[in-house]
Amino acid sequence: MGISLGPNQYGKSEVRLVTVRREGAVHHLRDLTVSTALRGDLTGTHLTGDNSAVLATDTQKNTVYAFAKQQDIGEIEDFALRLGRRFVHTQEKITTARITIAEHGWDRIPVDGVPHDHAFSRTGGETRTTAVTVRENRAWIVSGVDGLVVLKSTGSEFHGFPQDEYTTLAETDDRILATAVTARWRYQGEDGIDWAGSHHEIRRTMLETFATKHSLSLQQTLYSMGEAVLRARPDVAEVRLSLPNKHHFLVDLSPFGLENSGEVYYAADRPYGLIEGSAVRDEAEEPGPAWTGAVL
Ligand SMILES: O=c1[nH]c(=O)c2[nH]c(=O)[nH]c2[nH]1
Repeated sequence: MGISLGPNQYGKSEVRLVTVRREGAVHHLRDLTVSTALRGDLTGTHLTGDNSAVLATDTQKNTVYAFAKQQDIGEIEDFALRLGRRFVHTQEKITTARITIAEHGWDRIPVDGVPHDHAFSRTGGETRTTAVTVRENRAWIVSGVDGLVVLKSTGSEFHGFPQDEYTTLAETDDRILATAVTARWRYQGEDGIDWAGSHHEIRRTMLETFATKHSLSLQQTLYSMGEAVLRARPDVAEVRLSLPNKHHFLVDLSPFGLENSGEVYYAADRPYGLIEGSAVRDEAEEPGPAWTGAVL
């Protein structure tokens, strides 16, 4: 019975690449998920473990990051072409490369109607929520947003934390701060509230505060956002926020003789810090059953 190797390919999937191009105070953000798949004469590695034709998937990933630094990414089609040609034209046994790229869109956060220099919100994916609890003749309303993804490419520091024998995190006075806001706010009162207007203003207040508040920790940003909502909306008694710290790590490009001074980042998806907390009005009505059974 003859057995032979069928179709095969290999590569690095879902390389998360975020770049920040700085034009004075104005930052330009790109956010891509890049996958590579190479085909060619790869019988050696499959049949005998001879890896002489196998450009490591780790090398493929590094190529993505190095290319992002060396040249403006441009259109994703151009970036994919540059990568594909590199692999096919430098690797004798590789005949075909398929590069797939998904670009994630970001809008500048408007602050007083003006697009912010370095604070962005991700397009799409956001939902508006409400949970209404009715008991006898009363009602409690908790509304919110899920999946409001925001990022600021500067204006965030983190330092002064305890150093023990397991601490390796470097202190920083300039980092990317990114999170997906899950927010819930509890109204005081049940009727006569402009729900749409309230949602709009709370969302705008959270976004503007995220953009403009210089951050010394995500915890500080969380409280500032909640506090700003309570100041803006007398009909809200309490705001709860759950903020994952979506870490962006500077890619070490020094092995390739390239300096990375805050341009090319790896967007990690897990593990992530999860910062949760609430801001409560001193004279707030009792929550009653408003939060009972709620996730936040
Ligand atoms: O804003 C932050 N808060 C933390 O508690 C924390 N912990 C950490 O490792 N990085 C950060 N960043």
